[in-house]
Amino acid sequence: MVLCALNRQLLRSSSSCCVFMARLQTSSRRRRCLYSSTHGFNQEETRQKLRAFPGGSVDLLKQDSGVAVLTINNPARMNAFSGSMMVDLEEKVSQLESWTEGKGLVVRGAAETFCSGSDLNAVRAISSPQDGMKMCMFMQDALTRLLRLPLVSVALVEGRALGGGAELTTACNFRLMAPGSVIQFVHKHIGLVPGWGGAARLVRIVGSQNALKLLGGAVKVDPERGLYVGLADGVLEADGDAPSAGTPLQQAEDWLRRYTEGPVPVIQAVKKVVLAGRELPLLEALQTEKEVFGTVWGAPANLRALASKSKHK
Ligand SMILES: CCCC(=O)SCCNC(=O)CCNC(=O)[C@H](O)C(C)(C)COP(=O)(O)OP(=O)(O)OC[C@H]1O[C@@H](n2cnc3c(N)ncnc32)[C@H](O)[C@@H]1OP(=O)(O)O
Repeated sequence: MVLCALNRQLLRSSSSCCVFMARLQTSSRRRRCLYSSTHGFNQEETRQKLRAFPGGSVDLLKQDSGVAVLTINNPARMNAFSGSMMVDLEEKVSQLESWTEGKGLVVRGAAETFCSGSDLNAVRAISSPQDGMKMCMFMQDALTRLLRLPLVSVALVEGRALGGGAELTTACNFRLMAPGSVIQFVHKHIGLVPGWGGAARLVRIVGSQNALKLLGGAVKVDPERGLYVGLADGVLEADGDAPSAGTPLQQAEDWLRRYTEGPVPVIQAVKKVVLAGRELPLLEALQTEKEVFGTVWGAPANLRALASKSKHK
């Protein structure tokens, strides 16, 4: 009886593990959206609506190093997200999903500030609950897929990350804060809660006690507090303190290198097993780990390392 139940559980988890693996596979196909018509959502229709609020851009630079740089670019509005930038973001995430050579990603804002969230002009114009929900589903999908990319990602926070900008930082694996920078979930001050998945992710990053404090108090998180609560993973050198450290972007790329150094399939596999461990129940995570393990066991990087008899002193 117990064995039958276990078998059923294994079968169930094996099929959902296959689904998860399929989602993890990089391919040129457009990904299935988090939401569908059963949720009253039509991605193409929402895309058209969002395009009616133009301004700024989201720019992607894929580098030979395997590390890409995604720049939120709307400096006249402190890099607030216009509707067309939301569409841009989703398209750039699609491009990264099919980047087979990628290992890492830096997400940053133009002109030394991160992002001031949703463009308040667009927010005012689409203030009906139905349209707000559509925008919310669109951004949840884009940011969930950003976090699920098989790349190790870091948000480089200079200046301010406010509202949706703070939510965007949580869609990266790591956050690096420049001196003087602030991450603030200001939603409460404008009568909102996060809607781009930022609350769910924040709880997983800092725990529910800290998340409640940061959201409930709309707390300004500076680098010191960021390190203390576990929202920040590192603080950059101040300009001039260590000129050899380079620009904030160079510092972020240097910081990321320890996690992106190595063969592409191995780095992507690391990200996949950690993601499975984070998102799936234990049995399914173990199944996924087995599948991913099968892709690196006996593969060229593994054989090369075995042949070189490397020691780990
Ligand atoms: C689910 C998503 C929820 C959300 O993201 S809602 C949006 C949350 N964000 C906010 O409320 C940010 C509001 N803005 C601010 O607090 C301040 O502008 C900010 C970012 C601290 C910068 O302050 P200052 O350095 O004094 O600069 P400033 O206020 O003069 O801003 C420069 C120009 O940028 C504009 N701006 C900044 N944030 C914006 C936004 N989110 N949407 C639309 N426009 C925005 C601001 O209006 C100003 O434009 P202008 O020069 O007056 O034409």
